[in-house]
Amino acid sequence: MAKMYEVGNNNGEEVKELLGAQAHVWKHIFSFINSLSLRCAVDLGIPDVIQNHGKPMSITELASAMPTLNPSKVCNLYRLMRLLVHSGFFAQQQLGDDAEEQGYVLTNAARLLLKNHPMSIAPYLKVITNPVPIKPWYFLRTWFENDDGTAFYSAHGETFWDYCGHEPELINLFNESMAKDTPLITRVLSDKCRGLFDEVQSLVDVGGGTGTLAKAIADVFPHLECTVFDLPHVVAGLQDSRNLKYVGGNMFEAVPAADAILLKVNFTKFTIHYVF
Ligand SMILES: C[S@@+](CC[C@H](N)C(=O)[O-])C[C@H]1O[C@@H](n2cnc3c(N)ncnc32)[C@H](O)[C@@H]1O
Repeated sequence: MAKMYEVGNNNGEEVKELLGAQAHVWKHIFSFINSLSLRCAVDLGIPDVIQNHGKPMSITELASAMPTLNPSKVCNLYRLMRLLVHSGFFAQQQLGDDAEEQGYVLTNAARLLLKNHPMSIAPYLKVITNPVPIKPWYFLRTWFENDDGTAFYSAHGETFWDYCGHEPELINLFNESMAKDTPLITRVLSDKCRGLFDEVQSLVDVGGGTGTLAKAIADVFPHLECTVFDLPHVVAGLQDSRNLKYVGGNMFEAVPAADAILLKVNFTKFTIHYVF
């Protein structure tokens, strides 16, 4: 019979260390629950429901303001909210005079997940937690052992961009998520980099998506001739305007000539390598 693993007894220190190590491993095993619970809350529209309520919202009020919620799941809704309070997306405040009763309010992080927030990160959350970009993480080991360019290719047999070519919903969500930081970037560019743009006559945004950033730059700097360069299926049908035009092509072959090239990507380096 196998001997049971014996935990030492040196003043309880070894036990304490083992418990800490076990908790650390568990934390990482279950960490996917944080992002997928957050996605569930956004899919259920919870941040918007609480925002529209305009004051701290009890769990009963929340449940009854969610018409699609099955009544048998109210206690599970409470568990979901408890987890998201713990991870800092909702907070609890006293409801009325009753010190016992607590209502949910949004934290600043949850405000960034509201549908109509100009910098909403909700589309980004939906792209990153979409099963299609998640699948390659299961192929990471395969990718380390083969010579595929990306784990996305190992998982789906084509590149992310080719895949998007026949999945308009995914590419639309992706483009929407990429464009959401445009107001902030434009503000930084016009406040802090104005001199840089004043000196050039033309600019090409390589991999510029549907041109949200280039459009904003073209408006702030009307003397600039701006070109949005992206894959043909991304720019197909997009309308040129006064100082902005769209060109389709492959940046690994050639990019349109311009005084300046803009290349903006908002992903971690590792995500770029594994997906793109
Ligand atoms: C991570 S996104 C960045 C989008 C945009 N620059 C932004 O930050 O909002 C990368 C972009 O590169 C484009 N792209 C990918 N491969 C390309 C290629 N070979 N030639 C041109 N564009 C490409 C994609 O269609 C996508 O719009």
